Amino acid sequence: MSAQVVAPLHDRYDEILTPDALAFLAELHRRFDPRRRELLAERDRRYAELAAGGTLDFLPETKDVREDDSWRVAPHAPGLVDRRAEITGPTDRKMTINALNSGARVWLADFEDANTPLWENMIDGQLNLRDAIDRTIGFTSPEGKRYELGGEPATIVVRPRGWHLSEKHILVDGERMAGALVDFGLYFLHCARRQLDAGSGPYFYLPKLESHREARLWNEVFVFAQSYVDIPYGTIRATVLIETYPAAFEMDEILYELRDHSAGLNAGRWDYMFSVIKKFRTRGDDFLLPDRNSVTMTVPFMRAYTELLVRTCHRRGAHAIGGMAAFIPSRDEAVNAAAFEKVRGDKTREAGDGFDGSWVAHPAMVGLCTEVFDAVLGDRPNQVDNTRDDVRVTAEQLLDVRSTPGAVTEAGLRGNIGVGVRYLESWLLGTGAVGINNMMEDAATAEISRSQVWQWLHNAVRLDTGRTVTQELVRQLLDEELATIPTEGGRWSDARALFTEMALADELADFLTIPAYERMP
Ligand SMILES: CC(=O)SCCNC(=O)CCNC(=O)[C@H](O)C(C)(C)COP(=O)(O)OP(=O)(O)OC[C@H]1O[C@@H](n2cnc3c(N)ncnc32)[C@H](O)[C@@H]1OP(=O)(O)O
Ligand SMILES: O=CC(=O)O
Ligand SMILES: [Mg+2]
Repeated sequence: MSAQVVAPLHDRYDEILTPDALAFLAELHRRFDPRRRELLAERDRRYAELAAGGTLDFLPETKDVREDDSWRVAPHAPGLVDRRAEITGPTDRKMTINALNSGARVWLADFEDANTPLWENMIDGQLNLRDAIDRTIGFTSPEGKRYELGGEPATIVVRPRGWHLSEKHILVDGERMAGALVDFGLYFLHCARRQLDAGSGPYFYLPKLESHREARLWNEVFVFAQSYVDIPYGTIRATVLIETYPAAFEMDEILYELRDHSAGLNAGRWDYMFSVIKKFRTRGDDFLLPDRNSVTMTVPFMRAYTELLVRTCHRRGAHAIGGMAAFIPSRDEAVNAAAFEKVRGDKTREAGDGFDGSWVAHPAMVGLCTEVFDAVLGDRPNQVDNTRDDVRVTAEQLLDVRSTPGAVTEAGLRGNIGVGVRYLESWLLGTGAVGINNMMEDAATAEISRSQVWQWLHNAVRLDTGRTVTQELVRQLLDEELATIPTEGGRWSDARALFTEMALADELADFLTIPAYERMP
């Protein structure tokens, strides 16, 4: 039996939800979903150990993999050799065209942090990707502006949902499919051959992995998928986001598991911060982060993480890709100039540290990122040959959250509450990336905001104003924040209820997107 669709079939959805595609999805589910569920249970077991006083460390059982100097990842694939500027963003039709025309070398087509997994977003996104590869994509805005694909589009790299999310509109044997397998499966089945024919390939970014075992599962999916459609072993390439605390201790092992399909690692800095908060949320001052804005990339534990990432990748011949600077352009000239300077500083540090390229969230930032990397790379397409033999990073350095400078302030608490509730409202309406206070906010940055509120509350933190974070204070600031926003219509009452539930609950929800998804059609 094929996968069953339990959702509206809008115009052209039959081109994506074909009998072949639904048969492939059913195969993926039956072969790989049991293991996915085991790995999710493994995450819970590991968290229970940390909550009971355990710690994270490099794994003794994989020491040989780390110490073996002989292995390397596969040679760089076509379209993924020079990655100096990568733009990320959702897959709606206009943004698809804008991202591909932006001048960036790579477009991360996002079904994850920048996206609400509304049924229409998922299937329209698949159609847009396929039309983009076929070069039949076009768009006319309500104002009559016409959008067409230009001459040198970016290489497409698709980011499917993480292992933890389900897709309630596609069932196999009565069970929800994993969002990850749906997003991967539909794109792969429709576009792998198209991409190969166009001289590129089926490329992926893999989010929120917590262990090399999870990378192994992706590798097994890739091996099966390639033989299913009869394309050569090793055609798929995947860049893994190192954006959970446990994964930072398994970078070598993750590259090793995926070595024939690996395109490197990325410093997913926002989810990484969220994961640091989440994994040690009950461990008091040792893991209590100050205001989100003061946790920059140069604080000791963040620096240790990026240094180790570059060193690990280049030792294995893999690309190291930098993270997102969340500043976005503004119409206010002074704000704009400050945003560009901050992004320039961030990208300059990354290029100097050895990264091969980095992410931007907005087309206006592509030129800047390219220019900064041009200055370091010169004629070279990347700097994978810069092996950073000087870097030695210990587990203690990765875990040194305590020496992060900065305070927990009332303004920081208010800011987190405001961002959390505004983002949730946008997400529930179907838009997963949004500009708030001149910053790009997406699922990862919003996770930091809401989990900081939880952590400060549950650790009864004293603010700079002398007040202690209590339920009453969180409710009061939430009321005050909402009073500053026109909250007629929309989904404000749902967003407020969900934010309150997640911030005040005894247990921290694993991901905001899980309860939020249950409030979606
Ligand atoms: C933590 C992480 O995972 S980071 C990666 C995930 N997050 C993201 O990818 C966020 C990507 N960025 C965005 O979604 C957007 O930039 C936002 C929502 C933050 C701001 O978007 P807007 O409010 O539309 O910004 P703005 O009005 O300045 O946009 C100007 C133009 O650039 C386009 N644009 C802006 N960002 C992007 C993007 N990332 N990709 C493609 N086009 C974009 C807009 O569509 C608009 O096009 P138009 O002039 O043809 O109408
Ligand atoms: O996905 C990227 C991140 O920073 O999170
Ligand atoms: Mg992320």
